[in-house]
Amino acid sequence: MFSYPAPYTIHSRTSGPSNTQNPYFSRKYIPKPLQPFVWWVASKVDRFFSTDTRQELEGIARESGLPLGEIVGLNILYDIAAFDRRHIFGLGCTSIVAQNEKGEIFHGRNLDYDMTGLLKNLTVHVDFMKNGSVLYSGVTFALYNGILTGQRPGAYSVSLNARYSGAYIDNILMEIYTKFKRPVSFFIRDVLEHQESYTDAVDALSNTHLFSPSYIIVAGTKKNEGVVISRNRWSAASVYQLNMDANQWFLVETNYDNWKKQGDNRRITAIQKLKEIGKINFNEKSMAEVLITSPVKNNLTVFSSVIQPKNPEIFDSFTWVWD
Ligand SMILES: CCCCCCCCCCCCCCCC(=O)NCCO
Repeated sequence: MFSYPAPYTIHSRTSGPSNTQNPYFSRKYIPKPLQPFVWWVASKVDRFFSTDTRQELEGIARESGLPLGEIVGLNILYDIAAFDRRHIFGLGCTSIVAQNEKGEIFHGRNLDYDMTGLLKNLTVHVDFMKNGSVLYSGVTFALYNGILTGQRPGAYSVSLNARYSGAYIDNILMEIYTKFKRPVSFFIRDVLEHQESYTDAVDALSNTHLFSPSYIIVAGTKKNEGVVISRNRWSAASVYQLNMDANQWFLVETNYDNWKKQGDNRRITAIQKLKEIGKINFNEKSMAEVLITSPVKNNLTVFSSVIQPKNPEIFDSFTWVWD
């Protein structure tokens, strides 16, 4: 258990295989001669973050023995890499929200990313505690400050899928405009900590300026509380919602705008599987069945989770880190 100056403590448990990876992993991704300069630049970015975030990142650097710049760089990796460059990627993440006939909501998530082997070794389930109870939880990575998959128990859950749109200059301009304060994974954690309801979370996640694009998927606890927010840097490009009355009982998002042609078969496969299972008795096991269907699950899949915010214990018992 770690204690932070923030108003909570953190309980973490490793869900992955044994953690034997060389900690100097990111060094193979950045040419050696450039590393001192890149770490120096990234360490300067640290000063723009909130005091809590800065203290956490500095504590992580101190305890791990890795340079602060390297820790900051890895923590903002998503934001500095999210621009229109999809063509160099293989398959990616899938997030699904589905509701059954009783109006019970289930959130499914496969997190896929390059560095798959490394991330499997770093995957942890973390509970952020306040006054002895869980304020919010995430399945995340050791040394990582943000949350890409999380739940506020009894209220809502959130997952992020990568969206590659716009030019790199757009990220730089937004970094300057937002004063580097809002890497998206830090922001999702901030929302989980401060927004108490599904509606407030959807509002914050739709309208706050961020420095990278993304798909943010949110599930709640009541009928039709499920949404895919396709985020531009400035605000939402589209907000696509569950609507039981129109038989829109599920939403599926991968890494393509849902109103455009898809670049691979993940979405169509998930939709076919959801329709085959049907909405009548859909439950957490049905969601797991969809998530493990190939190519929804693929060789870049790090972990799969099913979340039902109304039954918070599902998240921990339905998370698998794949071998
Ligand atoms: C010091 C921290 C070590 C861990 C580094 C973690 C980096 C994580 C980076 C981001 C993950 C982005 C998730 C989006 C999932 C997705 O849509 N994948 C498709 C990718 O093309």
